[in-house]
Amino acid sequence: MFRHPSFPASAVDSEDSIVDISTAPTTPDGSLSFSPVLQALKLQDALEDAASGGKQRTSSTSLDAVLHGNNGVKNICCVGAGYVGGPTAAVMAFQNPHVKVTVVDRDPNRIAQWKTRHLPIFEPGLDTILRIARDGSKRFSFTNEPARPDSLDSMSSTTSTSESECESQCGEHRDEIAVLPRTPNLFFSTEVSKCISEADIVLIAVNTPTKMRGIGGGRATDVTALEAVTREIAIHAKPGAVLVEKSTVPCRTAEIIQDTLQIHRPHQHFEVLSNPEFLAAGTAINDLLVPDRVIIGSSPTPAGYRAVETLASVYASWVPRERIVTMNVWSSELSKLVANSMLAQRISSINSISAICEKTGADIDEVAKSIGMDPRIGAKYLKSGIGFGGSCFRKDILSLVYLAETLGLDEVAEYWTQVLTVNEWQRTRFVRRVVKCLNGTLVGKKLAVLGYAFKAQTDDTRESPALECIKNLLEDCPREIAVFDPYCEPRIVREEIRKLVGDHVLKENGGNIEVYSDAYQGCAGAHAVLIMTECDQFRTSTPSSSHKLGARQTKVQKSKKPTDPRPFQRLEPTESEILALQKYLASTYSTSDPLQRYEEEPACEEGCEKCEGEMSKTVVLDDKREERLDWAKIAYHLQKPKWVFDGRNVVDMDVMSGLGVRVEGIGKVGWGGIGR
Ligand SMILES: NC(=O)c1ccc[n+]([C@@H]2O[C@H](COP(=O)([O-])OP(=O)(O)OC[C@H]3O[C@@H](n4cnc5c(N)ncnc54)[C@H](O)[C@@H]3O)[C@@H](O)[C@H]2O)c1
Ligand SMILES: O=c1ccn([C@@H]2O[C@H](COP(=O)(O)OP(=O)(O)O[C@H]3O[C@H](CO)[C@@H](O)[C@H](O)[C@H]3O)[C@@H](O)[C@H]2O)c(=O)[nH]1
Repeated sequence: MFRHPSFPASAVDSEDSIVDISTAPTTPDGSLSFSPVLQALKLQDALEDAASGGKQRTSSTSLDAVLHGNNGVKNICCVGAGYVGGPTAAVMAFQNPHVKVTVVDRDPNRIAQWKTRHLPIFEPGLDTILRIARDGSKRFSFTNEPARPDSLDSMSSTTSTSESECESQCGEHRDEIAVLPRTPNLFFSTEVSKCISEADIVLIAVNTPTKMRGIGGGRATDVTALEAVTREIAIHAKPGAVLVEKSTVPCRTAEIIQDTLQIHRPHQHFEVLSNPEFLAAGTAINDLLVPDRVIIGSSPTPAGYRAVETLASVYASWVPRERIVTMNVWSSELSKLVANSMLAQRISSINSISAICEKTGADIDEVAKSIGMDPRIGAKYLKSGIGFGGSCFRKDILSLVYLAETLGLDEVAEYWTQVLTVNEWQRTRFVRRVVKCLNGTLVGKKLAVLGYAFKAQTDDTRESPALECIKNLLEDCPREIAVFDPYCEPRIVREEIRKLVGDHVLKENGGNIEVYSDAYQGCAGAHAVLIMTECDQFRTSTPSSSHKLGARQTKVQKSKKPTDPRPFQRLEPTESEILALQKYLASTYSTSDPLQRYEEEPACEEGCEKCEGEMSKTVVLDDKREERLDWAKIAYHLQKPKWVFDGRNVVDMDVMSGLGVRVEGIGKVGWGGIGR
């Protein structure tokens, strides 16, 4: 049973509040492999085995077979099909095959995209999860033995459906694991009220941007979308449904939701939980599959704890019990704002030190490394650069500042405001340095911007530091600003620049911004290259590796190769374990469906614009993601003096110097010497 920290043990243990532990699975050994679904499946296997007189040697895992579990949760509705709603719902459905999960949104285009293979967002690993939860999966089988290093003859360790059926009948392979098909349990819909009315749990994952005008404008959180959804829920939710804030909200928002519920349904009780999301763009699927923690805040009442149990039981399908942390609802709401503010504060802190480094000869990466080795400080979020962007940090700090202001805590508000001030200052400093190094004028010059998204490995361009720098650079009237990002489609970047800066700045309308799908074309003839994201593609090889000056490194270094997770301890592996095996086999045999479990992807309509127009583009983008830039080639085509302004400290100054390039990095003494 989950015990709320602020609730006395005696009260928790009272009859009213006791929740049957059997429905809230635990992970006794803390392993991710525990699954309530498969506990039930084990029983099913045992029964099947008994029925076959013990002759059945293949473990048969039907992920659809379990109808119960998860505290009676059979239907989850997630309102908001965005960066959070889509991936979160997909992972919940993937890990709970017997629960129907529907993502609803008022935007029909977004919903339509989620139903096709042209997903509205790019997240590594999302397609795999989606293809299984949304499209269902075929029966497949594999041997429960690690692949022998000497016999990597492609699919020797997996077998086709017919083979495994045969083997299970003749009983030859004791260690064969067969996994039965699963039917789709993830759906996307625009029928918001209908889906809300059917759900046991309603997740609210709508956008909560900064309020643009009126009281609190520029700081307070705009809860318009949240309010609209709350009203829908209040009218349509089924009695007893558990309502969950997934969106990042101001502290005490649960009160507003409760109030709305009271107005529309005065005679029914609903519990409102806070369950903030901590995923980061670019690593969303991994963050969701292996979260550091899942926070659930509730009211300190027996009904509140029961609601916690309900939601926790969904997570417990794949998250170890000790990582599910419960607290009061206000703490949970506030924790999210504080987590983001503290992470951003570290970045501003290290960036403030970078300015000192540039004027003293200290090196910011060396300083960050040395302080990060102190476990009390830790190494993460100490990478100095042109500052943080993204849809969350700025707005969440502003929300915290506004909260402090409304509470009359001016010093607190001022303290956190400073994190944002330093962030903006860091970008301005960078632009000033570019202009200064280029003799104080950009007139007639071409600048190439590498990286447009708010960080590497994502196509999310919200609050992009690159765009802020571009806006400032435009003031100095360069001849051209050429933009390239290996993760962003040029069409979308153009669209966004049009929306946020204006039509007139685009080359096609006589302006000076051009977006390229090829880095070399973008950089050709440039007077300076500006690196805005920490993309691996932009890195030079390290001096210790094989290169000689000017040598070309073509491939991005892949993250560590997955290892074979077999043998599994039990013959009923969890979806997480199967996923690990799939990843291992996919990387070993360079195939996307090594277990042959995918169903056909939904077909697009005849003449689908995206299929026709985008296929070639996707291939181009994929290639760009694989390749490391050939800096020798870029340097060769730069105007003299050749400049690179490295806003993320990803190129090696010595390598670049060997190519005749002057480099100015962040928090480093660059070509211009101390104090530039
Ligand atoms: N993006 C992230 O990485 C991230 C991470 C953690 C938390 N968050 C928080 O999660 C929340 C959602 O963020 P996001 O990035 O997914 O936003 P998003 O803009 O990508 O998606 C929000 C979706 O909600 C839909 N929506 C708005 N009002 C609606 C209504 N009345 N009915 C139905 N649908 C409606 C929108 O059409 C949109 O598709 C925010 O509070 C954000 O702060 C975001
Ligand atoms: O050492 C660092 C780390 C990050 N950044 C920058 O900080 C920004 C944010 O990066 P990151 O935190 O990786 O991405 P987000 O997707 O914005 O994720 C943050 O915001 C989400 C939305 O609330 C939270 O859920 C996540 O936990 C939190 O990390 C980016 O511009 C990065 O380039 C740095 O400059 N230096």
